[in-house]
Parts: sequence; structure tokens; C-alpha cells
Amino acid sequence: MRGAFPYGPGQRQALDELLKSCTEGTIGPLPSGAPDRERWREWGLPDRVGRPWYDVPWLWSESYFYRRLLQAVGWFDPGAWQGIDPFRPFKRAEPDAPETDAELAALDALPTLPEPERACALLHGSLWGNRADLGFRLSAEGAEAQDPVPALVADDSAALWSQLPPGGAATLVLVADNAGRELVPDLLLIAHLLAEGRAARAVLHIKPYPYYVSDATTADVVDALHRLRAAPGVAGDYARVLWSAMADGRLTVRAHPFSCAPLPYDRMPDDLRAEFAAATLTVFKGDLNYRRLVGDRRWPPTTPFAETTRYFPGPVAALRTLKSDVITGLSPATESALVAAEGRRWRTSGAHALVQVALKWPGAEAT
Ligand SMILES: O=P(O)(O)OC[C@@]1(O)O[C@H](CO)[C@@H](O)[C@@H]1O
Repeated sequence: MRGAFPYGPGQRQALDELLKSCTEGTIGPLPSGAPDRERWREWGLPDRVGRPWYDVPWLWSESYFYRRLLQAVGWFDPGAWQGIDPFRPFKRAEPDAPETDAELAALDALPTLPEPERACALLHGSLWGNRADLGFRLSAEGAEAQDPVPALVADDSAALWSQLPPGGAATLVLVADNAGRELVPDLLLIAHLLAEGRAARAVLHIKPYPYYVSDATTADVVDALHRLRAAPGVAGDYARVLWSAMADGRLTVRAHPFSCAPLPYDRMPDDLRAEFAAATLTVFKGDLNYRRLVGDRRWPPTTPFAETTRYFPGPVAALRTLKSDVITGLSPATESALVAAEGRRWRTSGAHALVQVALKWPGAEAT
């Protein structure tokens, strides 16, 4: 990342200091003029200042690390580097890769399929798109090429489709994860749901600032739409659906501050809770969102997904490839089969995925 931009001495020094603080030092405060100081105070920064980075929950320290990284390169400060995404060169490489042309051209086979099969194909594209996240690939080269067996460790897609019947008036909220090769299939899925009347309205939640290397921001949504719009065939048709849905308000993009919070979703603020409560279905994409949705804990893998998301104010789904230890909602047989075949590797290899759904549970808490 450091080599991808001609950063000046001030930025380089700030990056060096951040590295030193992470490896040998302690968590420091935000600068006095930081626009989000109050928010980070609410998110627990004062209790953590002065403690080693390894001494606080992983979710918290990772989130704060990305916040500090952006500080170091000048993202927040008025000036020439304000709003310049340090990860943009890595994100841009994906849509521009030659494989992307082939992937988009493959969509031209879709119109020959009945609609439920098209919907299913696009759901799977969005699900497995999560395997392509850049931060993960940097640390696990080759995971993408593996043949996942069994691929899906939980599949509640029938319950998901029950919330989005054709011709219904559903409001879909999709809480996005990565840009590029994950965001493109997410957008294609949304386009299909809008075009087929499975959703009357969609809200795409992205990050308010660059996060976990590859997480999608508004700029990444715009890049993905441009990429799709330039493509021939079905991909270009879907781009036009999305473009007009954004123009008339059926598709909106939201960058809520809580999307970059170092906290689980059971601590969400009231405005976000109200938004999720009003949705027909909220879909959380990816591994980090899953950790935040169910709680970043070592759950027994057979703990029901519906139990861990009981606090959630409406129907909720997770589309995620498995890249961290957190897992819920497996059947005892699936867990045993995975352990017998792979030990613990199945939890983090990215070779397995899940579709989990919790429909509104009677007596769900409205905390
Ligand atoms: O949310 P994503 O993009 O699917 O995955 C994010 C991730 O790569 O980052 C974390 C480690 O830094 C893990 O939770 C996870 O493996």
C-alpha cells in the first residue's frame, strides 16, 4: 500500500509511527480536531487508550487500525490528500482484470434459464464473490482455486426467496462487504431482484471510508456501475436497470457511520435499527459482517443462527464464505463431517460458504 502512492515525508512518518505503535506500543487517541472523536468515544476509545493493541478485542483493534491508517495518509484532513483511498489501486485492478470480461460475458447465458434459476445463479454469484476479498487473498494465496467440498455448509436459500417473491413489494437492504469482484455480483443480484419485481426497493449499505483494504465505498459503487455499463449484453442491461433505479430512488446507497464501527450489530444505533426493522429482508455480506451480526465469539458451531440474531429487528440473512473462526447454525452432522475431513481448516480457508436466514422470531427483542 505504501508503495502505491507517492506519499510525502509526513505521511511516511505517520505510517512508520502507526506500525511502531501496533507492534511495540499502545493504542493512542485521535487528534483533537478529528471529526469522529465523539463517535469513537462512544465506541470505547477512552477505555482503550494506553493499552497494547493485542490486549483489546480483535474486532475493535482492527477497526481502529484502519481508522488510524486513514489518519496517517491524510484522508480526513482538509488538503490535497483528503478522501484519497489508499487501497484504490488494489481495488481498481480487479474490475480491469481480463477475467472480469469473461465473467460478465457468462451472464449472457442467463436469459435461457427460468427466472428462479437465474435468481439462484445470481445469489450464488454474490455469495461466492465474497471469496475474492483482497485482504484475504493477500494472506491466503490459492484459496480461490480450491474445490470446496461440501461447498455450502448451511443453505437457507428457500427461506430467503420466501421473503422476495416475484411481484411482491419487498424492501431489500443489502449490507455490502468488498468492492470489485464481490460488489459487481452484489449489484447484479440487486438489479435482477428489482427487474423481476422481487424487490420494489433496495438499499445498499457501503462503508463511509476505506476499511479492511477492500471494503466497498461509494466511489467503488460508481466504479462498478461504470464497469458494468461499459459491458455488452446482459451485464450492460443490468447496469441500466441499476442506473435508472438510482435515478428514481428505488435503489439508494447508504454510508452509515456504524458500518465502520468496532462493535457487533446488537449495539447498533436507533436510526439503523429502525431502518432494518422496516426492511422485508436485510442481507449481510461477508465474513466481517457475519462476525458483527452474530457476535465475535467462539460459539459452539451448532448454536442456532436465529438465536444469535434474536436481537435483530427484522428478517435477516447472511451470505458469507468462511474465513474466520466464528460460526453458528451448523447441523451436528455437518460439523462432524467438516472436522473429520479438515480438522479446523474449514473454518478459515474460504473454501466453504453459507446462506443463513432468520425470519422474524415471535417475541424478538426490540432492545
Ligand atoms: O469480511 P470479509 O471481507 O469477508 O473478510 C474479512 C477478513 O478477511 O478480514 C478479517 C481478518 O482481518 C476476517 O474477519 C476475514 O477473514
